[in-house]
Amino acid sequence: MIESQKPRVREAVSAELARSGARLAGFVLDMLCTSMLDLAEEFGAPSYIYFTSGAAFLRFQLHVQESHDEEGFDITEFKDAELACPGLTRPVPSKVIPSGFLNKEWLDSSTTITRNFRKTKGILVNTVRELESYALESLSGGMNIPKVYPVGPILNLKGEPESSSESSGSEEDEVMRWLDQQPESSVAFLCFGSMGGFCAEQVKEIACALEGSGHRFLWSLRRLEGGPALTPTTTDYGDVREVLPEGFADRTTEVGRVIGWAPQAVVLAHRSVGGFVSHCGWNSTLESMWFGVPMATWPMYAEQQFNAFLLVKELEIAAEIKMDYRTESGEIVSAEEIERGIRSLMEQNNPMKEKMKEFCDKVRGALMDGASSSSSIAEFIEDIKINYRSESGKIVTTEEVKRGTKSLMELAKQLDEGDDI
Ligand SMILES: O=c1ccn([C@@H]2O[C@H](COP(=O)(O)OP(=O)(O)O[C@H]3O[C@H](CO)[C@@H](O)[C@H](O)[C@H]3O)[C@@H](O)[C@H]2O)c(=O)[nH]1
Repeated sequence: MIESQKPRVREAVSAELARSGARLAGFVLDMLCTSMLDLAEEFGAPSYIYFTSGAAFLRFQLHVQESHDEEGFDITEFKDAELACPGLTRPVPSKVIPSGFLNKEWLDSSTTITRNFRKTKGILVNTVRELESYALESLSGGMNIPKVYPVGPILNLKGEPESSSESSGSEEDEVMRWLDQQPESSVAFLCFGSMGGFCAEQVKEIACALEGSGHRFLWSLRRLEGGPALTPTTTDYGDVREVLPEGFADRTTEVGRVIGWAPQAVVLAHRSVGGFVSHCGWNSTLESMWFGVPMATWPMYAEQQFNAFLLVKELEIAAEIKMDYRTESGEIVSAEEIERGIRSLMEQNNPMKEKMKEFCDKVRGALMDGASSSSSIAEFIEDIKINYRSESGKIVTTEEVKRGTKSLMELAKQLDEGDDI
């Protein structure tokens, strides 16, 4: 699909260059669009990657590719219980290795993409230094890894519906009014990303768990289409009453709401939300941190099992419902397991709540003037300029050389005089 877009991108970029008379400073490519590297080369421009997941996962991906290319390591054949990964303080249990890495065909594409990362001038990562310092450290200092810029959190906090048909304004208003009436931090919010859905049997288990836990809830529920698959598709349940246990809606009318697509960011920002049961997509993870809402993990597809492991074990800011669930397994998680996770999430004196608050401060602080992510963005812009100049074939003038030499001599003189510089 991405290949088929190349002619359009070529055409659009050429038209823009002809219109503006500008020269290209570079391409910033989504992490799945590395086949566009060829196009950037055609235009004589450097490429950068925008990596939409975390730094630990980026390190994992690079590690798997490197071990494959240099040592013939085939992760699809990996049988041990755990795999050492340089971006994490502890080994990754095999059960949380994302499915895309365990399937030969998918692994092949992923390895090609990862190899391409190394051909770029830099990788922007939607993360924060104070959140993933260990992983970021492991990405610096050579190893044929381009410069990594932690520039996050980059969020869309408006909570717009995915498409106009998926969440009507009036439904959203009703949900917000209901949230307004709930006590502070009393509501468990369940939402599973753009492709997370459940079959009727699983819906019943979740419903029983919610009732059993006795907690208030807001549940964004979608139907899993076409059975278990590596990349699931979902639709809205027409009438949720048809899949919920009999009488559930009436019994929970005061304490809960079941909706389709949720205005997630707006919900997470609400004072009555006390916990977030999430599929651990990276955007959801960052949004939860931004609003300081503790999480319970229920990964489903993509790299979410890895993220769940990071949240539960490395960062200790999430309760575990599941860490290794995969949509394609068709497994049904029992009401007991879900209820246990929800109870632990909503527990008043849970230490992970304090920890999540600390991360909330760190994540917000990173965007302040001069703080880590702001500095990274500034550095990225400076590097774009440097790369632009060095690839432009521009002649450096005598004046520029003189100016540079003069400051160098001044520095040398200060050093001679024993200045502490
Ligand atoms: O009912 C919903 C469901 C989702 N969202 C929003 O949609 C986004 C979902 O993003 P994310 O949490 O990253 O999940 P996915 O949509 O599943 O994202 C894919 O891309 C991410 C990286 O960008 C990966 O981390 C995930 O594993 C992969 O599935 C977030 O902004 C949510 O606020 C809503 O507003 N309402």
